[in-house]
Amino acid sequence: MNIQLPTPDSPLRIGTRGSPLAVAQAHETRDRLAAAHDLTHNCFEIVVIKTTGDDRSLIDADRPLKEIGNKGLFTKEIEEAMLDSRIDIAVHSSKDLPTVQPDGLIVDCFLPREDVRDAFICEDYDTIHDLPQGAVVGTSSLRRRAQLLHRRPDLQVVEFRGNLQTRLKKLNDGVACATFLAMAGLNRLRMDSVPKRAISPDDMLPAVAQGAIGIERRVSDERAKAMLDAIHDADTATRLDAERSFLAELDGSCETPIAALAELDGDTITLRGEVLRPDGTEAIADSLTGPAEDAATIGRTLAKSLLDRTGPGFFDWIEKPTA
Ligand SMILES: NCc1[nH]cc(CCC(=O)O)c1CC(=O)O
Repeated sequence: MNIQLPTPDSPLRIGTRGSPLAVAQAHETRDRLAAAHDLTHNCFEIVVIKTTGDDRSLIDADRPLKEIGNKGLFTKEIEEAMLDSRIDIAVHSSKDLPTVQPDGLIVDCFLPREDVRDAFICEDYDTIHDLPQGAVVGTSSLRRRAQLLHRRPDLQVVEFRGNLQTRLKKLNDGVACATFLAMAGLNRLRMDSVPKRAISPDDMLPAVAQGAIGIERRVSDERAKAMLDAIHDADTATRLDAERSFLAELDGSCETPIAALAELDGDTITLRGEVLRPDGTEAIADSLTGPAEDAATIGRTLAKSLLDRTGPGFFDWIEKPTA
């Protein structure tokens, strides 16, 4: 490999949001890069960047994210820093990444995927089926809200925003009796004391790319490319190719009620996908299996077949959630 590896004087600058989960993911990325290239930690610099999605002064904390518009809400300032060469790579939850990157930037490195499932966080009950009639649950995710209401139309869903720590505090304060978080986030933060149970994807199909860290870089940056190649997980990339093509064909972002999960069995990929009406009154789900090399086509084909089955106004808001 004919590249100049980073040194303490010329470190690889890793950009990240400042939330505890984002920082943990940046550390995981740094540790994998250091191990793969036999470098010490001082050859890396972690640069925390505040994004619109994080800055409470830029947005009303009680306004649902979907009203603010969330495409790139957590990525814009980070991508600007990379285009300005203030950072070299950026670590993202792939779930929060728009399906298309700005000119000059690319996400072509994915770390081995964590647990893809959602977690049911509740002191008193084991599953969503056990919740009492009319129970109050908190979530900020349109997908989880629609999936819950689809199975339990009696539930009262309240807006639950903020990072993982904020949401757990709201639960402790009795604002709701259950909430939902990605298993991946809880595991990465080693939050072992949280009362969590993994929800089967049959009950709650995860968000596209859930549990996968994606790393962005400048297209022209050969040093970053060579370094990232050594920690890239090809199976995760193939699965995300199917899921993200599915999402792109539906033109959704992470806050629309869309779910998908691809799984590999040797050279065969199976993609499960679901679209829901925002109020949960209707869910359309199906799966498609084929050769792994056709992952992207499988994603698009499944999306088209689900779209064909949606009626007019399928994604429209029927009822506004109460804040
Ligand atoms: N939208 C917020 C977000 N983005 C990524 C994760 C968790 C980690 C992951 O899925 O990779 C979370 C929190 C959550 O859904 O609980």
